[in-house]
Amino acid sequence: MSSANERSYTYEDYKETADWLLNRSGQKPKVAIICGSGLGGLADLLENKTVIPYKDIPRFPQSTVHGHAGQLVFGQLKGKPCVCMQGRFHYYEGYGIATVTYPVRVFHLLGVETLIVTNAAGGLNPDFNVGDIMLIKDHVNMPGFSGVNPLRGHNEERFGTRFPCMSDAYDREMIRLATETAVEQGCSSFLQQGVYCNLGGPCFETIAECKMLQSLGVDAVGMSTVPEVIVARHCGLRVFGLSLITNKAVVDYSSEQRANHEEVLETTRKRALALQGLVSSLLAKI
Ligand SMILES: O=P(O)(O)O[C@H]1O[C@H](CO)[C@@H](O)[C@H]1O
Ligand code: HPA
Repeated sequence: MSSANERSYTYEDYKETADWLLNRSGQKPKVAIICGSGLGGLADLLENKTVIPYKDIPRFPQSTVHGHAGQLVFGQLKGKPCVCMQGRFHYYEGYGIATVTYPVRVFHLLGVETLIVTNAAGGLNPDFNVGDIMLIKDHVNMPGFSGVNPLRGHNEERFGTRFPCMSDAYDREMIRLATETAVEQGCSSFLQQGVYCNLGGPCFETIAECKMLQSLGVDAVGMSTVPEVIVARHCGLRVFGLSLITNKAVVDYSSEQRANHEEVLETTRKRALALQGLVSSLLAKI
């Protein structure tokens, strides 16, 4: 199951990156936000920003996907010290799974307590519309079925236990608060809850794959997020996740629809402000 790109990191590696960031930013964030495809505008809301390109950060990978700027933004949002990843790493970019999730442990060592993950995803639930925001209540780690798990290998006890529980991965109180906030923000008409499933990508799914995922009870499909959440829960972070439904997964052989990244980015442009409003108002409550 290992690949040539797979590499492991020591506790000291993560610590060195965290210490470097602390020294460079002078900030100790309590909340980390990972911005999904086309959703990097969230970071622009921060006040007193310090922007650090990934290429300057020791051991950080580089963003290679359109819609992922490739920089960390430190600052305050609603008075809360935050760090935003404007650009995440995906397995399909060729990185090993430990590299994809490297920033999460660095955030933990910086003192982050809450991780907010956002992504663009294809809607599988027939009741979902393009532009809906789905609060992630659970996930299916599809690559995990064949052993691709970011916790594979030596377990570093200073981060967490060998066998972490995942039945409480997504914080229920934050889901409740977000639902309440959506009503206040006037966006409850396009708010959903559901199960997110990650696939390896970079291909979009076949029709047969979409039908299979639907039959498994999956509501939205993407190519990210779950490895980050697993690593975050392993080291005790509270996790809240949002999927923006950017396109409807194709489940019908007569359909003329073809999934494509341009459509994904187009939907994020239309819904970015609503999603940003929801996240920042939620932050004010935690
Ligand atoms: O999950 P994020 O990073 O939002 O990106 C999603 O959008 C891309 C496909 O358009 C894939 O990378 C998929 O995972
Ligand atoms: O339909 C999709 N499938 C997988 N990943 C995605 N990211 C956005 N839309 C999709």
